[in-house]
Amino acid sequence: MAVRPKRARLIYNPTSGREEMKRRLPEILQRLERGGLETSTHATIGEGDASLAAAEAIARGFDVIIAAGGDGTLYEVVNGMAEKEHRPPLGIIPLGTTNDFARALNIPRNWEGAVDVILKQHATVIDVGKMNKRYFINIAGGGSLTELTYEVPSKLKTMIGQMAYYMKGLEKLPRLRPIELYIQTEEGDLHEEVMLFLISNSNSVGGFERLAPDASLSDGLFDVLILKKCNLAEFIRVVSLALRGEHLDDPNIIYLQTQHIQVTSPDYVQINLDGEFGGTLPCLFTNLPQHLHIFVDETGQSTYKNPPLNLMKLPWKTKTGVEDNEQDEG
Ligand SMILES: Nc1ncnc2c1ncn2[C@@H]1O[C@H](COP(=O)(O)OP(=O)(O)OP(=O)(O)O)[C@@H](O)[C@H]1O
Repeated sequence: MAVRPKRARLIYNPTSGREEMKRRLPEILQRLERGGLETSTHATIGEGDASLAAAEAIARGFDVIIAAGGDGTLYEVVNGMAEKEHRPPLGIIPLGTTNDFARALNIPRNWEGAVDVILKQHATVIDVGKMNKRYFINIAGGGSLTELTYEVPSKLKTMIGQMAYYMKGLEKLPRLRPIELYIQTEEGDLHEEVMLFLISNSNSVGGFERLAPDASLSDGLFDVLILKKCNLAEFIRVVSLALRGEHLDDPNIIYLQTQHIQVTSPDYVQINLDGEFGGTLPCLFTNLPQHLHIFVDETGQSTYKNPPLNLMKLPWKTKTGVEDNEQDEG
């Protein structure tokens, strides 16, 4: 029986993080290889390509998949993996603008630290959200301001980073309109005019670190946050409370936990999934418990005082009769 190193497929967006990924690629590969991971790469060429690359990596039997880039790349990789029966553990090298999900999991936002997290082989298993036929790991939402993450031009993001999101938010603020929602959950039904609704698996979104303070990535439940119809002054007041995590007792807020939630509306409502356009209502959201293994910091501490993550060790070396030294690019 030969002992072979684990084979990793690094799926990276060469344009993310002001092209830092492209510049750092040789060093990243060297560090992964030194750490015992035989690594081949796929550079994405545009929207949707990371999903196809992740599905292909699974079909080809890679032991580890690494998503390197921003939240958009991570979202696409998760969508390529979530439907498959066998899902290898996922490593994250966050090199995007906001890196919301890496923040939630306390994954270092520098490439050396992120690579070392993967090499230490500690993983946690997280719930995955399903919306109709799409998947998300962080947060889904609709209504006021939720569409701004995919409306911000990527050129502006490259130039001024996260500030681009705040500028877009200010531009949209005077034009906010409520939407009429019909919501069905195990907890009961609701018919309400709302400003926005958020369905959280994790709790980190665009600097709002305490939006869903009780959200756990491994409890099999979504934390649902609804902001009822209100005027602009009220909206700004509640948003500023949310920045401090002090919004849950506000009378404008409805907060509940559920595994399934059906949302319909007579209005045209776009859905934001992990920062990307995910479709429009009506939608059925389902939490798929413990669906994906992700490499995390060995302390198991998630960010923002969330419950500690459950950890397991995933060893690199496996005993196998097959020698496999395949390397390729593209
Ligand atoms: N070669 C490419 N050229 C242009 N766009 C690409 C390419 N490869 C992937 N993309 C698209 O770029 C989008 C944004 O990428 P990504 O999220 O990785 O980086 P970012 O925008 O810098 O970070 P963030 O999402 O955190 O703001 C992805 O949704 C993806 O569809």
